[in-house]
Formats: sequence, C-alpha cells, structure tokens
Amino acid sequence: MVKEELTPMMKQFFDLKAKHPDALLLFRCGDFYETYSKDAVTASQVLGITLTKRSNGKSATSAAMEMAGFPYHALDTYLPRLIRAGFRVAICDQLEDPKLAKKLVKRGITELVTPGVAMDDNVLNARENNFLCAVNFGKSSLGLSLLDLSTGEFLVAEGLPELIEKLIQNFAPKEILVVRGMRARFESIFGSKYYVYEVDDWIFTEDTARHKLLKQFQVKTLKGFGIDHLKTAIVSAGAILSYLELTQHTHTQHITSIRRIEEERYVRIDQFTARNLELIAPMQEGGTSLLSVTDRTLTPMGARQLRRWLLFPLRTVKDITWRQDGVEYFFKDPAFRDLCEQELGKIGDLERLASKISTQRVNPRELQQLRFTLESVALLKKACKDTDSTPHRTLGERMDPCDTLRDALQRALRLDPPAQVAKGNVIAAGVNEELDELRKISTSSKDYLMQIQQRESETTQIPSLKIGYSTTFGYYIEVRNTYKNNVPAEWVRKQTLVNAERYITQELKEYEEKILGAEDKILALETKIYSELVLFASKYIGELQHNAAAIATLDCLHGFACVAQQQRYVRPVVDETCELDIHNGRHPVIERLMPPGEEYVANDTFLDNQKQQIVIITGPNMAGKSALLRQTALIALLAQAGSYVPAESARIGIVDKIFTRVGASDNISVGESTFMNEMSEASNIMNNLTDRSLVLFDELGRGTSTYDGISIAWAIVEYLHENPQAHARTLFATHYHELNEMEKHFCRIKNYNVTVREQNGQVIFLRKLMRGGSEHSFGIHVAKIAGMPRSIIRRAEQILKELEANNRGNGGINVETLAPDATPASQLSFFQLDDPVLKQIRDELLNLDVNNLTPLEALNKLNEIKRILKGK
Ligand SMILES: Nc1ncnc2c1ncn2[C@@H]1O[C@H](COP(=O)(O)OP(=O)(O)OP(=O)(O)O)[C@@H](O)[C@H]1O
Repeated sequence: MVKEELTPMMKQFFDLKAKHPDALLLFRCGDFYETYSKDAVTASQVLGITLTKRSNGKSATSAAMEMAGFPYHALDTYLPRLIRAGFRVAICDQLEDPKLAKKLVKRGITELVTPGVAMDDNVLNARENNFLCAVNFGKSSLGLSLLDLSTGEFLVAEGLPELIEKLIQNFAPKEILVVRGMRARFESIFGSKYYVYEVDDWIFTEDTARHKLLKQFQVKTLKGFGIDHLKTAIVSAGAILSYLELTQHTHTQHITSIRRIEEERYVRIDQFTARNLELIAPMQEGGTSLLSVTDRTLTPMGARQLRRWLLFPLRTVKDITWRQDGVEYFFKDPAFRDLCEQELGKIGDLERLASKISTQRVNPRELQQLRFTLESVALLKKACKDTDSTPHRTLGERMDPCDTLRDALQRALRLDPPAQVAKGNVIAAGVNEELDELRKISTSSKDYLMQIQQRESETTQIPSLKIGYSTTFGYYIEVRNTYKNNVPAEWVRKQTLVNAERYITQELKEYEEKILGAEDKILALETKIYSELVLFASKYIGELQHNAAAIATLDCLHGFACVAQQQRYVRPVVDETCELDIHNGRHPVIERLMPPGEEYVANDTFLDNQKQQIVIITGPNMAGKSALLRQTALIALLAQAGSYVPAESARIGIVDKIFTRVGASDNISVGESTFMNEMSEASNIMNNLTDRSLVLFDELGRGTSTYDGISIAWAIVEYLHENPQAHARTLFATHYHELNEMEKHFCRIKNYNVTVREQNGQVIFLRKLMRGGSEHSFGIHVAKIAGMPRSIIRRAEQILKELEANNRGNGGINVETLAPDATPASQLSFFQLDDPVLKQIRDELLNLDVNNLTPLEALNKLNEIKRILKGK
C-alpha cells in the first residue's frame, strides 16, 4: 500500500518499524500493546494470542492487515516469552498523555529488549548471569568483552581463538555482537550455536570505544583498570556500551568498573574438559552435574559466583588456602554458622537490586527488601568482624550496612508496600505533611459520607437511603422506588434501576471533587517521594555492589562447609609440589546417585613426576575406569576451587591445566568428536603441557583399528614420559592390554587395574584399583547383563576363543577361521598358486582382454572355467 493511503497511526507505526526492522514492535495503543502485519503473525504464534485483521488505510477499500495484541499490564508475562523464543522486541510507548494530545498521540521506542540486554526478572534466571558479549577480530588476536547489565559486571579478555572460545563457553553469553559481515567468520571458529548479532562497523572502532569507556567510568585513562594495553578487547568493550545506547539502555550508573579476566590466575580447563567432567551441566538430559551436588548457596549472588569458582579454579596456594580457612571456620564456630545460615537466607538479589535502582526499575517491595537485606548485612558484618578468622574478618571489613540509606528506607516506606507505586500506600505516615493531610481527607471521607447519608435520611424521611459510588457518574444517593416521592426537587436523577433510582446532589459533586482530587494528589506526591528515594538509593550503588560481592563469597564458603559436612568431605592439603596423593577418594556425583544399599567404593590415587608420572589403568568394561579418572580430576578441581573434597585425605600439588580426552566413539552421539578431532585435540594437549598439568586419557585411540589405536596410544604415552619439557601427571585408561608392556621399559609408567572377580561364570565388579595390569575385558559379560540374546552371546564367546587361540599361536588374527562353516585347516585361498586348477583359472582370467570381449565370448569363457572346475 502506498504510504499516503495509510492512517496517521499506521504511518507512525511503519516509520518506527523501519528504524528497527529486525525487531518485533510492540505498539502501545490505549490500554493495549498491538502488533501488526508479520509481527502479528509471529506474536500470535509465539504467544498464543488471537490474530485478527483490520483495515489500515483511510478508504473503505484499503487492504486488511493482520493484528494481534494484549493488555499493557500483561507485558511482564508476554515479553519474556518473546525474548526466550529468541526475538528482539522494540517497545513503543505513548510519550504523552492521550487525553492531552490534540492530534495523534506522540509515540517512540522506549526500549529495545534483546536476549543479551534483558533486565526483566521473568527473563533472567536468578542463579545465572545474563551476559552480553562482543567479539572483535584483531590482526593477531581476538578481543572479548562481557557485560551483565542486570548486575553491572563488565569483563574483558584478549587472546587467541582457543582462549576466547573457552571463555565464551564458560560465560555462556545470551547474545554476541560482531561487526557486520563477520558472522560467518565467527561461526567458522566458534560454531553456530550462539545468538550472534551484527552491528555497524563504526561501533567497533578504537576511538569510539575508548571515548565511550572513559565517559562511562569518568576517568582520563583506562590504566587504572589494567586494560589500557588490550587494544582489541577495548574495542569490543566500547562496542557493548554503544549497543546499550542503541537499545535505549541509558541508565548505566551501576556499570562502575571493568576488569580483565586474569587467565593466568586460574586453572586452564578447556571446553571439552569442562563438558566431559560435567562441571556445570550434565552431558545427558536428566543427569547430574558437579554444580548441582555442590551448590548449597542461599543467595542468587552466591549461586552465580559458585559457577565461576567451579569453572575457574585457582592456581595459587595462598588464594586457595584463604578460601579453605574460610570454609574451616564454619566448623569451629557453629553459632557463627547458624547466624550466617539464617541471615544469608533472608538476603535477596542485592546485586540485581543495585542495578534496578540504577535503571530506576526498582519497585517499592524490592526497595523494602533492600532495607531488610541491609539489616542482615549489618548483622553479618558484625559477626564476621568478631571472628578470629582472617577471611571472615576481611569479608566483614568489605561489607557496608549503609546505615543512612537503611534508615531512610525504614522511615519512608510502609512496612508492606505494594509492588507498584501506582497502587498507592507506598510512603509511610509522617514523611510528608501534605501527604498526611491529603490522606486524612481521603480516609475521613467515609465518615463524612456517612454523616451526609444520615442527615439526608432524616430530613427526607427515607430510612433506606444509601450513598454509593460508580465510575460513570461518581457519588450518588440511591432511593428505593417506595420512597421516590420523598426526593427533594433539587436532586438530579441520574439512573433508573428496577427497584430504585439514583440521584446526585450539588453537595455530593463538590465533595467528590475534593476526594478524587485528593487521591490524584496523593498518588502524584507518593510517586514523587518514591522517585526521590530511588535517587537517594542510587548514591549507594557502589557500596551495594561491594556488599553483594562479599555476601557472594561468604555464601559460597558457607555452602562448601555445608556440603563438606553432609558428604563427609575433608580439607585437602594444597601445596607447591607436583604430587597428587588421594587416599580413599570418591566421585562427588556418582556417590550421590548410588542405589540404596550400595556404597561407592573409594580408591587411592597417586601421581607425581618422579616415580609414578603415568598410570595405565586397565580393567574390564564397566569396572569403573572412567569414574576413577574423572573423580581424580574433580577432586583436584574442587580442592583448587577452595572446597573440601570427597576423600579420607588428599594432597594436591597445584595443577595448572586439566586436560581430558575421551576415545572418539564415546562421543559420537554428541556429533562432535570424530577420530580426527580426537587426534587434533590430543596433539593440542601435547603442545601445551607443563610439569603441573593433569592429563586424563580415557580409551584414547579406540576410534580407529586396534593396531592403529595401540600404536598411537603407545606413542602418546611414550611422548608424555619422554617429553623433556614436562612430565605431566597422567591417568590413561585403556582396553589395550598391550600397553601394560610399557611399564617394563619406562621407569615412571605404572600399571594398575580396576579389579573384578569371576565366580561361577559371573563377573563381580569390585571397583578397587590395584597394582598390576589385567588381561580380560569381559565385554561379552557386559553384553549379557545388558540383555543381548543368548545366541549372540554364545557365538561371541566362541569367536573370542578362536581369536585368542589364533592370537596366541602366531601373533596375528586370521578372521577367515571365523566363517561359520570354516574348518581352518582345509580352507583354500583362491590364489594359492600351488593348486594347478586354480592356477589354470587364474591364468585364463588374467589373459582376458575384457575391453574387446563380446558378450557371447564372455559366456563361452565362463562355460570353459566351469568345465575346468568340474573336471577337477
Ligand atoms: N568406585 C565405584 N564404586 C561404585 N560404583 C562405581 C565405581 N566406579 C564406577 N562405578 C559404577 O560403574 C559404572 C561404570 O563405570 P565406568 O564407566 O567408570 O566403567 P569403565 O571401566 O570406564 O567402563 P568402559 O570400559 O565400559 O567404559 C559407573 O556408571 C558407576 O555407576
């Protein structure tokens, strides 16, 4: 349709839509948010709202356009659903009071909500961060920045794609910004599973970026943040700030600083390892992650921090000991522990509250919650400072109960305010004289109306006379028909009911104006006082954020203590040695999932880089090799996160990197790890090892033929042993018993096996790690208990016997002996040249010139060959 034909409102709609073509536009119309055209079709599908059609032009013949809408107050319900479904939503509001507008109401986009910049509680998950990310492709490195608008946390990093990939994986941003045209490059490196959004290239320039950052933090240089030299990363950080502006997120007071992600402070865990160890999410739906069994946090900030602690374990003994001391103190002082448990439980999401104050989205109930939170902070601060534990005293020092703010909130707010200011009754009595006065008028109105009612009833002699209120014509007097004749002449009849009439009087009209005027004034005054209160609170954003950080740490330490007590974890010794000495260690997740009556079998593990650098673990299928490997890594990881560990005792010589690789076929369901991948990842490990690394190989090489697999596995183990740069501690689980040979030739390689016992043809899994190699795999037994048909099992046993016999005889496997009717000794090979008949046939065939053979000649040849064979 030609634009001129459109109604003015539709023209307004299309103009706004043109500014945000890729966003779904919610267009405020009176009490509704409407969507039109394609947006309406989408909205009706995603939200399940009714799709209708209306004419959008001036003339009667104008084409009909789809539309679908919902009441404005249902925005909180519908907006999150659109965002979760992956849409960008532009919210268009009325910018003036429609009653006052002379012509078309002025409208404008007030917010562009995208997956990465959502602030709404219904979109956000309290226990997870919601990061917006920007990736800048520099000449020699990549720059990355991450912002959680809902908490104000702002991070940057710069490095090779490998590092950036790991960070993206760990921080799991909801939206990633790249410069226009770079999506394909991004996806070629990081895959296509992320929500990537392309922005104009001016956003990704250094000048713009620096300018934005300096302005945001009101500083002259970025040196104070330690990021001045990270040029590529700075560009990405600036891009994020520009994007906030583009999406109308202009209240960013809570973004007070920016931090470099100090990679070198943390254990390097690549993305494969994080996934394979199921740190945050289980690999299979319905599974259990390390996070879920260690999370006893009581606050949302603590929950978010715990994720970080597990994904980024520490590398320095001092930092780890600090956390361990913090956990240990809870055991020494039960009263302190009880107090923490009680007060932490009362604290809400202080971090996100601070952001809501900054963005002026905080509601009265949340502000009241802030007051109670600050009361808890005051108690916790005092309790922490009174301990003789350094970590807790430090945390206590960092807390600030913001007494003045707390008092102001206590004085200003009613004890149980509504969630919306518009509902009134937010501000307490005694805060503002005018407000108190107006309230008096409003509340005394009932008494006053009663007085009028009584007086009129007496003067008119109408006993059943009643005063009521209706939105259409305000206060009225209702008189039953029986007394109609008593009504004074000056009353004005307004409505006739079946049994009664309703009238208004001059006096009632005047009073109505006074009451309703008072109510409007009350609302305006309450809104004003409330806004001032929010503005006052916004001065404390820095303090609130510090409190949030200290509370998060206290919460995590407390949570670790709870898990330690419930699960019988012990405090590990973490030191600078290169040893790993775990006594009766357990798998933190599997032990929680044991069927009733069964106990997880604890095991010892020892690794160092002098005597026992590489442990080759053999053992039957299902014996528990993988579990042992993973439990070792998880114990080291928990220890360096500052937690206690599931063991009787443990000494962990600091680990700087954890690598795990699982044989290709284990991962085929994930669709990622082909044998090629497995090898390239293994070579990546080989190039990045240090003396402090911990390497776990689970059936490496099994994605190829047995001989290839053994050869590769052997060569890799040999390299790990012989590598002059690094003697990385290694656990190598394998079904290749041939690798047990290595112990004889390499001094730091030791064989272990996870034991089983055979009893009356049954295999009993003992799950104990013992010194020495093992011979069998018992794969057939596993097939049997998995319900494989008996006939297959019997045949497999027969084949196994044959293969083993062959293998023992000449060291090679001759599969021909497995043919069902084969009698190995009498088998003939077609090309056994000492057989004269076959020799003759072979010669006949080789002499044939197939290209010059007619079909008839070919048939004759076949006949001839048949004859030779028959003659035999
Ligand atoms: N120490 C243990 N105590 C009790 N149960 C265990 C123990 N270790 C493993 N299990 C149980 O045995 C199952 C098999 O263990 P795991 O996968 O580690 O065996 P595996 O030797 O690696 O087998 P495969 O060679 O077939 O991969 C686990 O899922 C777990 O339930």
